[in-house]
Amino acid sequence: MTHAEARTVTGWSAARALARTLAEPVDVESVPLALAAGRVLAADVRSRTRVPGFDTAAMDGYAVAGPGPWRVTGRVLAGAAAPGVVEPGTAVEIATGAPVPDGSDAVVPYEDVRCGEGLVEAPPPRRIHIRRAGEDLRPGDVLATAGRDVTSPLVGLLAQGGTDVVPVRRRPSVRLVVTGDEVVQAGLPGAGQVRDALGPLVIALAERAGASTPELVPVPDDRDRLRATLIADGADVLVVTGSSSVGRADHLHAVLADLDAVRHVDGVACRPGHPQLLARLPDGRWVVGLPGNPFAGLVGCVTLLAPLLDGLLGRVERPPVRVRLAGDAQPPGAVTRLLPVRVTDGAAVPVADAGPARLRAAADADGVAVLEPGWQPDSPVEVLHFP
Ligand SMILES: Nc1nc2c(c(=O)[nH]1)N[C@H]1C(S)=C(S)[C@@H](COP(=O)(O)OP(=O)(O)OC[C@H]3O[C@@H](n4cnc5c(N)ncnc54)[C@H](O)[C@@H]3O)O[C@H]1N2
Ligand code: MOO
Repeated sequence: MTHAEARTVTGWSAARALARTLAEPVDVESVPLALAAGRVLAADVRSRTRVPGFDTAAMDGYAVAGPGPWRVTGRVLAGAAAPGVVEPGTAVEIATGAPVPDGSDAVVPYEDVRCGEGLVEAPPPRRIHIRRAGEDLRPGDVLATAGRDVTSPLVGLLAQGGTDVVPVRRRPSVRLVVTGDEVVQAGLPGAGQVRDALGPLVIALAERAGASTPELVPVPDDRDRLRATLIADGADVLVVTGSSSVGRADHLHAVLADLDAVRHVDGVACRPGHPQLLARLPDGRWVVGLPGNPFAGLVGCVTLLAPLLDGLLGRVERPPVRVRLAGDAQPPGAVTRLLPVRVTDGAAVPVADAGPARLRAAADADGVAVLEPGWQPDSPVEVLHFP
């Protein structure tokens, strides 16, 4: 008798790519602009207006026409609707942001003018200090394309373009099933117990990657309880921590078989974190199995969970970040190695002492460097930043 059925291990980069490409984007919803940061655009957004909307003074000073000196005939402040006209030889005192009167050749900053007896004088202006209508944006200009993350500057740009409501992907829902008789959710663990470290880690990571706040369901090492928990509906993605290996209390494989799940990834050729899993239940819900050792579970998050969420969100793939690896890391051998690193001055510096059950190195790192099989010490490494 064998304890575990044979599984076909998937290469690390193939597993990651599968998680992203198998997922179809979730539905679209509209959110007010003020709530759009952190979401993923579901459609291109175009400008509804021109920016600036009118010829605008870029400095506080005088809008002048023709050669100086100029007779000052009035004043325009920001918000004025009808700034009037300046005739050659005259000037209008003007505020930054105010509409420039017709006929103006330039705005001369206060600092450059000499004033006296209703006249202002200045050397011939070298810059016009007028922002022309539509020089930044025109109606119909694409402000951002589908699949982009809405960042804080993008929210500002969308506002400039007259956006009030933004089409985004709804946040995928995640139910987090934390298995293990020994795992406790709060306080100090008793004899034989361990504090749940992976649960809080996955919740934070999934939220930052764009999911709605995961619901955490602790489940003891019991096949029927795990089965009942996976059957209960209500989430796009079920993340199961622990129970992924071949021990007597590791029931995930048996339960997935009971439920006729399709296993797309069952074991990944990486270290740590090889017992990770991606499966789909017949009703379409995804199951991500993460190894219980916390750093190994984190590796499962960056390998399968984050790319799956990217796919569900329709997020465009960013070009990989590759940098030099400082220090003297050994080549990884036959399987991909994930190494916690800090990125400083364009180099990835390994953070010492990463073991599968230890989180200290990862907690002090910016992300993990990916040492693919065949990697040689002088070649660059891809760095995956933690979401
Ligand atoms: N005979 C074999 N044994 C193991 C193998 C193997 O290939 N053959 N793989 C090892 C590797 S690698 C890992 S990783 C673990 C994965 O085990 P499971 O996913 O089944 O997880 P557990 O056995 O439940 O727990 C492993 C370890 O992690 C602790 N743990 C579990 N959940 C949490 C949590 N939420 N927060 C903090 N710590 C947790 C648990 O107490 C164990 O110490 O299997 C190896 N064995
Ligand atoms: O997933 Mo395990 O970490 O390789 O110990």
